[in-house]
Amino acid sequence: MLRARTCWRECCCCIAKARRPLLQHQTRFFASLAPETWTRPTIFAPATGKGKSAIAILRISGDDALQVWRRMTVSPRSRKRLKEDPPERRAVLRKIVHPETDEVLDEGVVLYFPPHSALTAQPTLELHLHGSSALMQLLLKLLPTLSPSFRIAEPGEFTRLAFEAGKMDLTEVEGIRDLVEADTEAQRKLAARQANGQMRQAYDAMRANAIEATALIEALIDFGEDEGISEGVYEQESLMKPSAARDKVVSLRDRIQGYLDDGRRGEIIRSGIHLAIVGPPNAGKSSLLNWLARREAAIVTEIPGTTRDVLELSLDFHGYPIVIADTAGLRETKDRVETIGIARAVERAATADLKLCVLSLDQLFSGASTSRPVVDPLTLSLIDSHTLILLNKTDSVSPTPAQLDALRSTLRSEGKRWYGSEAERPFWLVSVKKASGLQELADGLKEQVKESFELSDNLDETPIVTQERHRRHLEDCLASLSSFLEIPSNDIVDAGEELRYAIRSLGQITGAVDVEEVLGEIFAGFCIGK
Ligand SMILES: Nc1nc2c(ncn2[C@@H]2O[C@H](COP(=O)(O)OP(=O)(O)OP(=O)(O)O)[C@@H](O)[C@H]2O)c(=O)[nH]1
Ligand SMILES: [Mg+2]
Repeated sequence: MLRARTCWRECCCCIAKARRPLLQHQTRFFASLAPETWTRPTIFAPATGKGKSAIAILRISGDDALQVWRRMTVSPRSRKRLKEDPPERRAVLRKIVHPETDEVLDEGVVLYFPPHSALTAQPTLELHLHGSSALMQLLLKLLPTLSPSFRIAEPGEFTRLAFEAGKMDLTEVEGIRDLVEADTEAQRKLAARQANGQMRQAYDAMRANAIEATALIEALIDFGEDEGISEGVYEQESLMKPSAARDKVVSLRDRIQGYLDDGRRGEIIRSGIHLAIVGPPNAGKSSLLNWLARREAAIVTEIPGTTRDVLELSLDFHGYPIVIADTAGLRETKDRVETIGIARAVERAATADLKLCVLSLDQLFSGASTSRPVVDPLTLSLIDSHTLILLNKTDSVSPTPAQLDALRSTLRSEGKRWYGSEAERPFWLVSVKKASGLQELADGLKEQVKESFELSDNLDETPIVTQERHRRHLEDCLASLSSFLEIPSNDIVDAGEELRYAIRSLGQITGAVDVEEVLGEIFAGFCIGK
């Protein structure tokens, strides 16, 4: 790996630092509190959605948050403003008043979180009011009149403060964002585990392992020759006395490889299982999409080549997020538009997690020999072990067992990537028009999805790679560990350098090392008020 050399000394990260991976951010955060360098803003935003509702919450966080308590709330009975601070973390009923005119604007519950218990690590106030948009708009206008330090929060700014204060790491931040965005049960479950620190623990443990290996190497560099501790730390000496650092790195490498080889389950659950419906024209692909969507989403006609482009729909399929794509029928054509549509269909099939290949029985067995099925080469080339095969239009053609056997042998001999035996890989015999066999198909599909993507109750089996960002850093880490293992034992300084890169890659996932460039991207995905 060709990378700029950096100071070896800088990598003397101790194990204690690994256990407190947010140290850098905490240091920067507390340094920023110096009043002579920066006056912190007091940020505010509605924490609940727009529009009418029973209750709306306005969240205010910053050094001037208590100004709202002092100048805009009064006791409901005495109507007096109170000089003392609100009780900590206890709901208090107050009237909310205009700071200039004392007009009563609403009555609601006020909650106060002092810095040590607020997620933002700054004084935080929550006003739980009636869900009136006019009232919320008025309050949003009035707050900046209390002090110039008040300003509306940016998307994700409350959570960003929590991250900068070391109260959560980047994977937990992403988990909260995904929980808010979750549309299905599987997504909720995965996001909740991430938000609760499941992934943070796994990444921190790996980072601690890498740091332990680095500490051994560093000890060898510093004292090895003098103190006689070189034996067994780095070199692979014998089976009886394996190298301690090497062993740690090998087991870490294998662990990371295992996470990377998880079939992208975490990323797929998060972004949706991509399912492509493919097959020749007129087979009933769009009819199937409409049945799955329970509405006339796609145009269906008896004209072959009706669908020209990829039509995509998102469905909650038994708690799993599915992004289902209807595609153009596959065939040889001179039509320019259709050719583009077919290229898109092939592209979509290549990136799909699952494929439904729809074949029409009346087309399959319409050739000169009724026992030899006709399947076009393009369709054959797409059929693989992730493909369910639907034989449609059983209402007009009923295939004989001999015909099904002939189709199986065609798929085996010409399909190349069709591995199934009869028992493992059934054909789904359906009539989309008459809705027959479709429930069985849906059940089969559900089983297939569950088998591949169900989250086990064992939390340790939760996929920890849920974003492309995690995968990229883990791959970088793996490359550094592999380089470490390839370096000869007399080049120990270079080997230690590789370990340092590995530690840095792991730290970038949780935010333990500088990740300024990705923060904007991560927090921009939040709503205002979170
Ligand atoms: N008899 C019968 N006809 C069906 C069945 N399913 C679909 N059809 C008919 O087959 C024709 C083609 O259906 P589509 O769903 O448009 O087929 P497609 O595969 O999307 O076709 P392209 O968009 O051209 O690729 C329509 O006339 C449907 O009504 C079925 O189960 N039985
Ligand atoms: Mg179609």
